[in-house]
Amino acid sequence: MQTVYIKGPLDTKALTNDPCIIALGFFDGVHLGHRELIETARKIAKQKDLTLSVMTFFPHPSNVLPTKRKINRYLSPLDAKKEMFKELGVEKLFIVTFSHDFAKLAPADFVKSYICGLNCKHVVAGFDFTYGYRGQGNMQRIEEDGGGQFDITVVSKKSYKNKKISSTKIRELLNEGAVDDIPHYLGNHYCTSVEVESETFNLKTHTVMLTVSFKDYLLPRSGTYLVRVETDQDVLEGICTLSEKVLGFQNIHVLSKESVTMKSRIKIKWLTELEALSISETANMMKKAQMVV
Ligand SMILES: Cc1cc2nc3c(=O)[nH]c(=O)nc-3n(C[C@H](O)[C@H](O)[C@H](O)COP(=O)(O)O)c2cc1C
Ligand SMILES: Nc1ncnc2c1ncn2[C@@H]1O[C@H](COP(=O)(O)OP(=O)(O)O)[C@@H](O)[C@H]1O
Repeated sequence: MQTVYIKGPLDTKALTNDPCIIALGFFDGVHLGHRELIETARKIAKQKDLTLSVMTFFPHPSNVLPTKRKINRYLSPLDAKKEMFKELGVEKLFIVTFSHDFAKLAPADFVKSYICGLNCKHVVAGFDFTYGYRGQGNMQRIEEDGGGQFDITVVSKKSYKNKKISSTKIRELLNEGAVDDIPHYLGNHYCTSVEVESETFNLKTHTVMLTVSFKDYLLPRSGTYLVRVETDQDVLEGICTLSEKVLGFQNIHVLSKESVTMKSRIKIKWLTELEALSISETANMMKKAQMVV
């Protein structure tokens, strides 16, 4: 997958881009609604022989727009998003810097420069996608603004329990500690990908304590969670207690008979919230339950 960063106004005359289909949106979390949208785009790209592209924005528009509550912790920070798009077969990813000037673009100017200018022949977005100054553009408008240069496909609402699957809902579930509900929206457990800063093996409890930093990830509310730790070689069960200071380093206790080297990146999947436990209680509980989740 090729990643193209667009940091300022596009010089469309200087651009040559293969004919493409563009899926539009912020896509935080790449949840089941987003996946259906990208799958729709993938099928059309195949039929029409177009490059499957996604256009996303960074940072979140709320950081630039005055009235919105700022979102600067993500369900999927850029690197995680890139990995997921790649897995979904996306061939080209446009990451547009969401600046003050960009936010002021009239809907028609956005379409002219960023859609037509990129040689886009087909746009796919959800029923509620908005764009351009004050979010004045919508899917009907994008078709009019395109003046027949590209086709559009509007993806209808994907719901769970009669409610739209959305990144906002997943954020709410994290805030409530309801991580076990998240697979209904994400299609998988909430997953954070982190570097291990240090690790200590405890012979008595047969646990390895990993110290990690979650950086740009939004985390569940403070509490103790059963997690699954995935390394290149192993899948291990563990416990993570998140304290108030979620911005710093966090410790994860992983059940293991021997010391494990986890120097590379690991994935931490959030399974369920537990009652607060001491380390030895935790180890005992994990042994008793044999970590069957
Ligand atoms: C060119 C452009 C300008 C935008 N300007 C504004 C704006 O002035 N006010 C606003 O609330 N949102 C603005 N947005 C944000 C969109 O309405 C929308 O929230 C964003 O594109 C993410 O879409 P999604 O949440 O449907 O994925 C703009 C988006 C684009 C692409
Ligand atoms: N549940 C859904 N069903 C269909 N399309 C969706 C759904 N959620 C988001 N989309 C579409 O996916 C793209 C990215 O949406 P975005 O606003 O980033 O997601 P969210 O609404 O979850 O914050 C947009 O084109 C949007 O309309």
